[in-house]
Amino acid sequence: MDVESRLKDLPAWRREGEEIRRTVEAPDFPTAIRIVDAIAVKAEELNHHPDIDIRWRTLHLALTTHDQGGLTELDFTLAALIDAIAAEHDA
Ligand SMILES: C[C@H](O)[C@H](O)[C@H]1CNC2=NC(N)=NC(=O)C2=N1
Repeated sequence: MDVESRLKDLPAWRREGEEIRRTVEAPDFPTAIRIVDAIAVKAEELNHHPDIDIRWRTLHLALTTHDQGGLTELDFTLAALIDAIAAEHDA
């Protein structure tokens, strides 16, 4: 997979080793939790789950496909869905 070219469509995300990562800064803590909740719905639908670190109103998200040992199409699919959720919440 050409990770760098896929990331051109996802400018909020950066590659770190076998992961892609982005931060999402919500307007406030309750909104940050609602964003996590919306991400959880999509993650369950896809059976693909991000690592999420919650720091007040900032979320640190990391995606990789553990069972394939690296990045796959699913990571980029979920990344785009997370971007849409963030935008819907003004984050
Ligand atoms: C058994 C189950 O399908 C796997 O553990 C799934 C669940 N969610 C997952 N999420 C992510 N991000 N990577 C995986 O490899 C993964 N594997």
